[in-house]
Amino acid sequence: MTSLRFTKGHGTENDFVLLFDERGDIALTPERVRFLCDRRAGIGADGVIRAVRADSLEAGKGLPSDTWFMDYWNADGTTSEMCGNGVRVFARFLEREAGVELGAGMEIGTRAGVRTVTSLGEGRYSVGMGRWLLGEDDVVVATPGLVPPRPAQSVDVGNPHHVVALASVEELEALDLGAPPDVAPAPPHGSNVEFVVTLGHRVADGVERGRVRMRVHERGVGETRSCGTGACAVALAVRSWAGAGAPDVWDIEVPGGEVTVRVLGDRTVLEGPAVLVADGEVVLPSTVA
Ligand SMILES: N[C@@H](CCC[C@H](N)C(=O)O)C(=O)O
Repeated sequence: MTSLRFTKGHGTENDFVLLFDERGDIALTPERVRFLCDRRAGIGADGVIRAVRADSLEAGKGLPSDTWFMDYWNADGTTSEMCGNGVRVFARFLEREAGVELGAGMEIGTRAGVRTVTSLGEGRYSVGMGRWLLGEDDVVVATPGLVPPRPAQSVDVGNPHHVVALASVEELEALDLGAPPDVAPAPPHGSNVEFVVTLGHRVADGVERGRVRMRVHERGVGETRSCGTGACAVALAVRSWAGAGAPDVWDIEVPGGEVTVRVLGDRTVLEGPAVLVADGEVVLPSTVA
């Protein structure tokens, strides 16, 4: 009988099964990930995150050997370069599981490079999300409930995104994201697709902040309640559409809560909550054991 100890956690209801595996002893396979993420037959989650030392995983080679690496997998058994909500939950998991102290910022290895996570207290974390790049803007996205298809802005924040501007909250709510939106031309490695409505601007403590609401269809998952890298992509796209003088701080409403994105030159910082919900042990069925 093969069993795994796990923790369930979420960041604005983007939920994960977390595995503590310092020396990389767990043979994590696409089949095992699909089982763990199955909401009926398994635990249920948008993804699996394994905490492993960098020198125990091929993807971590080149990093200082004692660096903690976030081995992130989508629910369909594919890996992704980065997960913005996941990295906050990962940090909270490490604080509890490994007694890690984040202090002024702890470096975490990901397939997109090193990310720095800082605790803001009360279960909130800030993540230096690395460099961003705006790409093509002559891409068209079609999805049920969206008439006609709309142009999209490509954004790379370590993983690939396409952001589509909508005119109203009603239009956002009318979308059917039960299937992957059709992105043309098709991105070579797939894409996460965000739909966004601008809600306005306000000045708080002398800082101008924009507010938007978004929904997302995640590559390798489906519609999720939140996406941290998607929130960064949305802030960057909306800021670019708004032109000179647009705010650098964006409060992003997602179905599962709210996160904040700060644009600092060629980098972004993501802030939001991280919650650990439950611990348990799962017996793997013989099909994946
Ligand atoms: N939910 C994540 C993104 C997870 C990876 C994504 N589905 C991909 O394939 O790139 C986030 O919070 O950023």
